[in-house]
Amino acid sequence: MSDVWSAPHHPAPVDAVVSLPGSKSITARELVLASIADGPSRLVRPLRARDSELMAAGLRSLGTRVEDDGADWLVTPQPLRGPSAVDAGLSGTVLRFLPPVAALAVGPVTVDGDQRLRERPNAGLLNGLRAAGVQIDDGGRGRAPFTVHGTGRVRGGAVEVDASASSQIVSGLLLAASLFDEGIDLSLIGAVPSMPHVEMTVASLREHGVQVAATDGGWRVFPGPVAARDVVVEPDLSNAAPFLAAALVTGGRVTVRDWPEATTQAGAQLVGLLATMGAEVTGTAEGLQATGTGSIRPLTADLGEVTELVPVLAALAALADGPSRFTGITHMRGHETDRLQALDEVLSAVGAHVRQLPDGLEIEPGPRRPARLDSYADHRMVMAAAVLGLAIDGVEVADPGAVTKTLPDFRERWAGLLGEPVGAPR
Ligand SMILES: O=C(O)C1=C[C@@H](OP(=O)(O)O)[C@@H](O)[C@H](O)C1
Ligand SMILES: C=C(OP(=O)(O)O)C(=O)O
Repeated sequence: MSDVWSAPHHPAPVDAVVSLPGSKSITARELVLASIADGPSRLVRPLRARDSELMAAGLRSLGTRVEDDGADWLVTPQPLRGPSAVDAGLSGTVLRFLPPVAALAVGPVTVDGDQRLRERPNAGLLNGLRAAGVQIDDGGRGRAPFTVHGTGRVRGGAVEVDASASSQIVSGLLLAASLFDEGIDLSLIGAVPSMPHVEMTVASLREHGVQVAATDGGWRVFPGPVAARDVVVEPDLSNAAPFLAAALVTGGRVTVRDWPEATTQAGAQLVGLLATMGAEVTGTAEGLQATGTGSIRPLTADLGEVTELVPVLAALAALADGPSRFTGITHMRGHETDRLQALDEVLSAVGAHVRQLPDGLEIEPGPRRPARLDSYADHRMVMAAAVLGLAIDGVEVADPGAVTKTLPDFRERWAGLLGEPVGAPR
């Protein structure tokens, strides 16, 4: 029997203060850098969710010691070696950050994962690694499963990379590159989506003492050691989206604790986006507070930098008082699911009129109706459905367990936000 979640209907104003677990993106980068660093590193408040547990497990399988003391993760680098079979699950960060580390190991490392992972594009990374001197068998597919045949050394040097499918292709190559003999001189073929995530990678590398320079066509990472470093992981600002959105939908007030004053997370752009959609967003002594008026303004924007936010923003757009238009997000067709198709199906099911554009979506609110929605194995589709459910009575979500990818106790936290008991699965 599959799990079905009745998303709580809650039109009354919410008034809550929430804390959120650590950033998926920072946890992934810090795990990778710690595993190739010059000594042990401690990760305080790492994200404990499917994606980050799989990253830790993948690095452990290459020899790295990742010890969990119940609160922190202590990462102690060890000589990297295969053979190993890495389960990337549905995680883009494991799929694209781990193979360059595997290339530094001695022995074969196979990467595979969920059925959908095998559809996620990765030719840019595999070809980039080949250009850096790494031998890879992928049966010509450019996707998982593939085997990296590490020799313990990577030449590196000048590499042209097509990262139009995912910024993670660039991040993955840059993260390991200072241990390549020649570092990397990465030049881009075409555009890269989600650019703030590459900037986060560059910042993380610099914090670990790695020399990185922007060049005319990309980035250069100079050869040298990665300094070990303890880090306190910031809360995941992209996962703040559904909680802050609840303030707009219900005309209430939600504060997210520990919102960083300065951050490299793309999710920080929520502040401006939610303000454009009609919220008052302010920093308070407790954190970041969004206050809604009960009506939501439509949004027309290029969201190519903040694709993690699109599902929740699309749910808000379906509840807004006019049509919205999101562009710059073609690559979301290669995420956990084809998110443009999935959002079209879900928002249409609850009554909105949706048009898929070559690079985005037009969303026009329509008469609202209940619907049973699919999760598409996508954590962010469950969160978007939760936002819809606040305003629309009778929204159900099949297989809501998809949230384990980045926020395993999402339903409990959502019930806490609303001051309600957790709905039992049926
Ligand atoms: O580097 C990262 O941590 C991420 C980069 C982005 O990937 P894409 O460039 O594929 O959108 C983002 O959507 C993903 O959730 C996390
Ligand atoms: C695109 C996402 O994940 P991944 O890291 O698997 O690409 C996401 O979390 O929205």
